Amino acid sequence: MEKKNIVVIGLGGVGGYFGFKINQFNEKENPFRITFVARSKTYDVVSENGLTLLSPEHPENITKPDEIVQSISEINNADLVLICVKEYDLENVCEQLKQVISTNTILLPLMNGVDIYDRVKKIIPENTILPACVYVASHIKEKGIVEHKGKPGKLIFGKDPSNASENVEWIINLMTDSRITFDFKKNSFADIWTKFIFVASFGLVSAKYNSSIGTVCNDTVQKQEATAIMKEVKAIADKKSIGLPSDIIEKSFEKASTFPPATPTSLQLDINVKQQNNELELFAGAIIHYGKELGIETPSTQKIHQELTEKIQQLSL
Ligand SMILES: NC(=O)C1=CN([C@@H]2O[C@H](COP(=O)(O)OP(=O)(O)OC[C@H]3O[C@@H](n4cnc5c(N)ncnc54)[C@H](OP(=O)(O)O)[C@@H]3O)[C@@H](O)[C@H]2O)C=CC1
Ligand SMILES: CC(C)(CO)C(=O)C(=O)O
Repeated sequence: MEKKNIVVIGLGGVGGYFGFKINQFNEKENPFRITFVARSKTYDVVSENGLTLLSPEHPENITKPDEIVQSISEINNADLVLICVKEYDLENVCEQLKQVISTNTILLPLMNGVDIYDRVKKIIPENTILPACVYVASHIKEKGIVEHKGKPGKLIFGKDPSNASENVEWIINLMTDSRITFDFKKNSFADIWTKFIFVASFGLVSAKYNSSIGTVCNDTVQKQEATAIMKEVKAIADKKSIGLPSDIIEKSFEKASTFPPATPTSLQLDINVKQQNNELELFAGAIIHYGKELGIETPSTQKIHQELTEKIQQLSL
């Protein structure tokens, strides 16, 4: 029987961490064919040296896939595609993907945001898409070199509500064999919103002050601002009957305190350090949009959206 082909698109913080784990398992046992998709400098570095993950979990820190390609158009016979890109690349990736996959290809987007499943489904409606979220503090150190700090990353994924009968047992086994910490849920949307309430509030506030997860927890003003954003997200989630627990705000601060205090958020790094494209719209934009749609006031999110838009403009001068 032909080996299943697992494709990882994007070797940044998330793809570099989870893709590394899957590939390192496969290098030893070889039950699958693994293809990495990386562009420009990342492609050059990983083709030449392999993918490096600097992490306390992995003393052997280099892994080489069966195949690395520069373009999604070169993907062949994919059984599972991990989409590990920033939200501003998502539609572009999906448009290219739909040209090269069959309806049997399963898609697993490992991204932040509560609308990712819908956005992928809109472009690729026939395929199984497993709604997911991840907790990990990992970032590109240099192209082809990803640095992970703190606790092992965690993946939560679930059944596709529009294709719940799809057999995903082999994917669950893959995650277990790759020693990925994960939960598999019948319905993962409450987990995705739980992640969102945390990452949207901490991401926006840490980006505004260029602070860190620990500072947002401990500084009175930053904590208040994060709490106000969380309340707006909670009101939206309640109106959408997502089923978030009533103590979700306390739980989110507890979750935050499990990260090393100096941990940055990806939004903070993108705005303040890399000064590149960023996911402001995935977080603040989405909250404002849902608020308007559902008749929920979102003044705190609107204020920080405005402040960050101005900050981005100033930094780019
Ligand atoms: N980093 C973190 O700690 C966490 C991030 N997340 C979320 O996960 C998602 C991914 O984030 P993250 O991994 O940090 O992002 P990164 O920017 O670190 O990595 C994304 C990678 O995707 C690559 N890419 C984009 N389009 C393509 C393409 N068409 N072909 C090949 N490669 C492509 C980029 O290439 P290039 O380098 O050339 O631009 C980049 O290397 C985001 O939604 C983020 O919010 C969630 C939890 C934690
Ligand atoms: C807060 C963190 C690091 C948690 O996974 C994250 O998701 C992000 O910064 O995008």
